[in-house]
Amino acid sequence: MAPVIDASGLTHEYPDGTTAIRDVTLSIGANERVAVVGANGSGKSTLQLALGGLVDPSAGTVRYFDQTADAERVRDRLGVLLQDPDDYLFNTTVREDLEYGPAQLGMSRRVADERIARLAADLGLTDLLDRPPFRLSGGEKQRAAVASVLAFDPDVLLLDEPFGAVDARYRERIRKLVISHEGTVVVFTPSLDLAAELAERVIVVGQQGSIVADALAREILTDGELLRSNGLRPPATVRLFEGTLDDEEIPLTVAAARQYLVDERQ
Ligand SMILES: Nc1ncnc2c1ncn2[C@@H]1O[C@H](COP(=O)(O)OP(=O)(O)OP(=O)(O)O)[C@@H](O)[C@H]1O
Repeated sequence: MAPVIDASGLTHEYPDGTTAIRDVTLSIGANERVAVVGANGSGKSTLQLALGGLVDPSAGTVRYFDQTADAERVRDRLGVLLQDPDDYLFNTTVREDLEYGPAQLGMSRRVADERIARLAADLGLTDLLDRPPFRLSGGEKQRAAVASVLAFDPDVLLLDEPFGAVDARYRERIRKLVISHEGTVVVFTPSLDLAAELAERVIVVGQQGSIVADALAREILTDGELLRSNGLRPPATVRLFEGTLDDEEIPLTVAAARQYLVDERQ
């Protein structure tokens, strides 16, 4: 089966001469859940823009689905959530922002209305739908931006920092929506805790913008040396248990750690 995203030799240099990503080659299969992790400034957002077809890389190619290299042709199948929620919210009301993607896609009004009502309820936006987006708090804006990307049910989600300023309750809601998304998910984040929650495969971008590791989540998340040498910190549970448990046994999330402790006490 063709990969949903197939990038080869991607390099991107900004006009001021900064090389943000270097010779990145990666392939993402249908329904994979992947985290791209890296320190601040390592090039994650630039890689997201290049994979999402929103910047034209200085070198290399990205191919999608049926091997087209034309991101515009697959635009309505890619849900790209940029780091800044203000980039999505440009209509007069939150409702219009949420309706925009489904309308572009030609989704029936009934299906779109149902999806939007469900997402709004899940993300605590129901009472905010008639507000202008600029009158929302930071966390509310982030929730609205996530809802606007999920509203049109894209085949591939490319999510830069999906939790942003979101509080614990809505993090959990977003986590559930992302995990249950039927399709491919790629999350770009410096947080290995988030990677542990969401991904089965982790790609590490080094501080020079090239890929330094790409493997199953457990292998990367328990490799403290690899992570620390790339300006990253292992998930909290790994920091807690490393040195006391074997790598294969270390719980990667708080939920898994709690279960481990319960099992231990029995
Ligand atoms: N528009 C731009 N012009 C010039 N340099 C840029 C531009 N945007 C980003 N950069 C530089 O490119 C490099 C990669 O930036 P990028 O935003 O892709 O990193 P990141 O991994 O997403 O960082 P963060 O975790 O801080 O969001 C950095 O050195 C950054 O300063």
